[in-house]
Amino acid sequence: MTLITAKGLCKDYGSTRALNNIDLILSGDGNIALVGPNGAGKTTLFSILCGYLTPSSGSIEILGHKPGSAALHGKLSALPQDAQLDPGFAIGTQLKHLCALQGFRGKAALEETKRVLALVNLSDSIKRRPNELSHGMHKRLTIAQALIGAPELILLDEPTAGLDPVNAREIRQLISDLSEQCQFVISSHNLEELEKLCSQVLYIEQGRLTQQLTSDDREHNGFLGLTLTSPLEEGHGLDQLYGVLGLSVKSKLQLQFRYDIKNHPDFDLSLLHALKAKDIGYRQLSLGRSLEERLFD
Ligand SMILES: Nc1ncnc2c1ncn2[C@@H]1O[C@H](COP(=O)(O)OP(=O)(O)OP(=O)(O)O)[C@@H](O)[C@H]1O
Repeated sequence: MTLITAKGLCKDYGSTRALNNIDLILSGDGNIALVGPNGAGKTTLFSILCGYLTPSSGSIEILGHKPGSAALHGKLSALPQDAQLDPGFAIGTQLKHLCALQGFRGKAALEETKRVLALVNLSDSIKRRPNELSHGMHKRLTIAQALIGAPELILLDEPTAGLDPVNAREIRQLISDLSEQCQFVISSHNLEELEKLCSQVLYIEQGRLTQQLTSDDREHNGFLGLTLTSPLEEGHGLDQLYGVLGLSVKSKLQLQFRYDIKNHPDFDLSLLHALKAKDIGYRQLSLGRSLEERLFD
């Protein structure tokens, strides 16, 4: 199924062109990452997908419908970066109200509230108020409201921004677990996070879609990273191994091989043999290039 299609999509704010002629066809399984520098146009695209903003020109469809159309009711939800619940009312009361807005009536609204709170591990907090929760718990709560009605696609803007490493990890795990039931579009500046959670990456720069990557090309692109335990000595000869097309020294302990994957698909094994024969210690061997390397090298 096609998730998102855009054709010649532009958005202007006065004389500022925030999105510039975006053509896009996104389909398939897996989460989608939206990445780009500050001011690139991510929030603008996100807001258009949610139906909060309309394009200046061009067209866009999500799940086969125009953003904001009634046909998307219950299929799509969004979590803006600074989403808040009212600090003064009990969590259960507010979620039940949001469930009612989605068409759940009476007991069904309570059941749905309990279901989404259980999904984010906040069942015990149903009677608490949002201002009694930690920052991390509050983020889980806002994700819970995005899960009401079990939408197919959930848009998350910076889901771990401002969280400490433990809470950020918890949110990532939650998104990863929930990914079995629905798909996410995640806007974030955290490339490692996106690499763990997403199988497709859209890179936006000055309003243009400049790169579209999939995880398929990650491991099978003829690159191999090697982390050593100590710096290489002169005359190591690793660049002379069969199949090596290039060897970049990223840092004293970090090497990257580019190799002929077609004729030497088992290059990783040859490298391991060579490391053993030459008594070179290593910490990690990783196939492919990281998202950061693929986007910026
Ligand atoms: N309401 C607005 N009025 C005028 N210009 C705006 C408005 N919103 C965004 N812009 C401009 O549009 C461009 C894209 O902004 P947008 O917020 O979409 O970028 P972003 O990629 O989300 O940035 P960040 O990563 O910093 O959140 C920027 O040049 C920004 O200044």
